[in-house]
Amino acid sequence: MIFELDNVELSFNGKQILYGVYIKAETERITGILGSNGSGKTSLLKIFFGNLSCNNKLVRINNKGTLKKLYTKENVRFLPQTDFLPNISLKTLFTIYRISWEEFTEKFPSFRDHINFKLNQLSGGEKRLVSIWLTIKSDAKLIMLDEPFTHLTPVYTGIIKEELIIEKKNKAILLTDHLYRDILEITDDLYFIKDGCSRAVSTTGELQTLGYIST
Ligand SMILES: Nc1ncnc2c1ncn2[C@@H]1O[C@H](COP(=O)(O)OP(=O)(O)OP(=O)(O)O)[C@@H](O)[C@H]1O
Repeated sequence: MIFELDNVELSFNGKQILYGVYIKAETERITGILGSNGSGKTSLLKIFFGNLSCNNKLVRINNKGTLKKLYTKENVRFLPQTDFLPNISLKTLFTIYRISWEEFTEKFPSFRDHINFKLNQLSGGEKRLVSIWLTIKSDAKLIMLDEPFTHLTPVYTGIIKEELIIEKKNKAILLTDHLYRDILEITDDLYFIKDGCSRAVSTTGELQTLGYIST
């Protein structure tokens, strides 16, 4: 499947944030979005998902425009930066989301004893890991992830990157994070947001030229 976001115009209090953005996410590809703080990456993902309104936008699925908000479609999932899961036990959460607890604890054995823990009994990073896992292991056709690697132990980030490469066989994956080395490593396509516009990038040299990383 191909998911496209085009013609985005967003302003807050008269200040233009986004006005020349085109983003494409497609099955079997991991698409990254980079950009400096405040450039509009989170806003862009929310606009794509449909939970932030803007002055203008065009969403296409398989080349056909749709006015339906993507969050109304069961096959699109979004991992926001903030907590979104209810404070219930991990056992209940994994059951509701129909995600294998065995597969999760095989990858993350330290959670084995936590099956009856409520979400708020986990550390911030552990909670984030559960949110990421439930999102990436869902049967969605498009998953959007806002800063999935921030707050994770490096070894957990490594496992999540491996899983994203497995999951992309059946999914379009769109993600943003300031851990740009991890993003560069796993993405097939990469966009950079600057001055309200998106442009395709692929090398650290370009990121230096754009002033995102130091020379
Ligand atoms: N609800 C809002 N009201 C007013 N301004 C907002 C609102 N939400 C975001 N902004 C502004 O829009 C701009 C883009 O914010 P956004 O969170 O999309 O940036 P970002 O690229 O995700 O930043 P970061 O990398 O720091 O997370 C910022 O200047 C921010 O202050």
